[in-house]
Amino acid sequence: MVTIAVDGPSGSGKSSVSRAVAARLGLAYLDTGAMYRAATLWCVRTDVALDDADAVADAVRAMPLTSGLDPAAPTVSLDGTDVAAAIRTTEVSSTVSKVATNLEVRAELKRRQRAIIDDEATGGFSGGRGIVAEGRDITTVVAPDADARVLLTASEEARLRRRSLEVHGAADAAAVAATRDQVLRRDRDDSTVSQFLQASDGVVTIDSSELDLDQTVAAVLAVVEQVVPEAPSARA
Ligand SMILES: Nc1ncnc2c1ncn2[C@@H]1O[C@H](COP(=O)(O)OP(=O)(O)O)[C@@H](O)[C@H]1O
Ligand SMILES: Nc1ccn([C@H]2C[C@H](O)[C@@H](COP(=O)(O)OP(=O)(O)O)O2)c(=O)n1
Repeated sequence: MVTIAVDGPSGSGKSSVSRAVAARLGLAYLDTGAMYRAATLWCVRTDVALDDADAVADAVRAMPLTSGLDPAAPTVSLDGTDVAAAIRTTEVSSTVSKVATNLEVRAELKRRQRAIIDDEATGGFSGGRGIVAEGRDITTVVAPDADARVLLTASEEARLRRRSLEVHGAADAAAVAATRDQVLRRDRDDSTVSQFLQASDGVVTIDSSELDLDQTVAAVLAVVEQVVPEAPSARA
């Protein structure tokens, strides 16, 4: 069983890089950000006001969430209904920090994330091989005991350009400006409850500003090979 933890700010490449690393090593893949997004959508759909902290926490504890861990096709569903697209809307992106800064919500999702990670040690999707989990507090709070811990960073400019291309299909000044709130303001709010802007002790920082996706994946695989030589080797 190998556990790989990846944290980083918005647009640093956590999701794409972690998925690729999990696929290459035959591991499960857990997108914890998708769980916070699903929690936000669940509150909206059940008419819970996001400013009512106690009601939000109660709703999240009762949330019927399922996370599919196949890196080739990760899924997220609420009450059996696929919500992969619904959790990526601008409405969710711009309000998710309200839910993610609720400490009772964080405790509940940490408990669920820990259970998923532990399940992969004995079976689960990977059949006991292990998991790549990514988010904001995986290296520090959810899996500080992970075999490999990586903080993926990138310059503000690179992160804005990537998110702008992804969401608006362009990275001109107007498109980048429209992305600023979703990236910079959200990171500022999220960083009040998690430490993902600087690496904690024992966490390896990879700056992807000047790397493309394949190069970033290779850099993470190199860290894994170095710190966990017994990890499953990368598939060609
Ligand atoms: N190293 C990279 N170079 C270029 N583009 C990248 C790189 N890493 C990620 N991307 C692209 O940037 C966008 C955001 O990446 P994503 O993995 O969603 O970041 P995060 O999960 O950290 O928010 C995606 O469209 C992805 O393909
Ligand atoms: N472990 C985590 C993962 C995500 N979050 C919060 C912070 C983010 O604003 C939201 C959504 O995370 P997500 O990884 O989807 O965000 P990106 O748009 O990929 O940057 O959830 C968190 O607080 N802790």
